[in-house]
Amino acid sequence: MSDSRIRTLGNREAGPGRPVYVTGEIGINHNGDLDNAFRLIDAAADAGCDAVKFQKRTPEICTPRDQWDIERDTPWGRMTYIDYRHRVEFGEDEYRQIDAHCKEKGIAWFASPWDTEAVAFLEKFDVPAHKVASASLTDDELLRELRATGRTIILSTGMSTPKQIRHAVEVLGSDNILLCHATSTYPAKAEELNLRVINTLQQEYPNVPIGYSGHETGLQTTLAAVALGAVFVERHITLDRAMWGSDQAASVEPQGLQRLVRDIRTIEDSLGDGVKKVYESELGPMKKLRRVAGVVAEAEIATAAGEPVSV
Ligand SMILES: C=C(OP(=O)(O)O)C(=O)O
Repeated sequence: MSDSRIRTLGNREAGPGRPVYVTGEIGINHNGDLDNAFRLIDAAADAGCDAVKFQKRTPEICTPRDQWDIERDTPWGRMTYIDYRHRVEFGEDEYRQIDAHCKEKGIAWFASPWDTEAVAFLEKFDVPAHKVASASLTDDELLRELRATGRTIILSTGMSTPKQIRHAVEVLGSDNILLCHATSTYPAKAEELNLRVINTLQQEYPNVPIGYSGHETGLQTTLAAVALGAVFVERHITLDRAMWGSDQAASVEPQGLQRLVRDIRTIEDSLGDGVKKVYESELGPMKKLRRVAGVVAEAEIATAAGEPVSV
């Protein structure tokens, strides 16, 4: 029987029993520079990530009107907030180049649209999924538009109550979504990660695959999320944590990303199937170290080595 928690993400599947789907969240850490975006894509591909992710906004829709004219210092000089929002946004030509670059590198890309125009923009591309940022979980209009695309929707649940999450799942429908546990602080403190919520979500949504979107510093807690059963992992990535931009400090640099993906693969290998067995490789040590055979004869164990323990 097929598992209702398996989701298609382009040419990959995500869900229990599948390799953890690892996404390097570029977000706007490219700072509006296509070359930075390419370098981040290369770092993610080299590390073995399955996908990179961007954020797509229509600045005039996503920026409250009273903020547009507020001036701020940026690496490109002093400018109004709305000009800054445009400065860090890629248009269609840049995304065509990103699309081609990702194809060349053999890595998928998708994005979180922050408004309905951004959904229409992303629909011009054959993306494997759309992501709903935690901040957008309560935006029913956006959720309805996303559901209508028919693509897999990855829904992040930071800054959200169980009731809000239940409502968002109702609006999206549970057949084609993947839920991500998240804590929306940058960086998030270990004591506020509450990783056991991954198990709470697994129980509350038995037909939905559960993943993790992390904003902590360090890698251990993301690895713990995988050990708790997260089937999808997203971490912000950066070329350099000291770069300008609000997400950079809570992001993983290329070397850390290599370690993260390597360790996720080791953890998924090590989790196994939960069925107790005696491995053939244990027979030598068993012979050498065990003085008393106990209730099952050594010969019987040797015959059944690698099989579930039924002897
Ligand atoms: C902010 C985002 O997601 P999350 O809430 O998972 O950090 C995003 O995907 O743009």
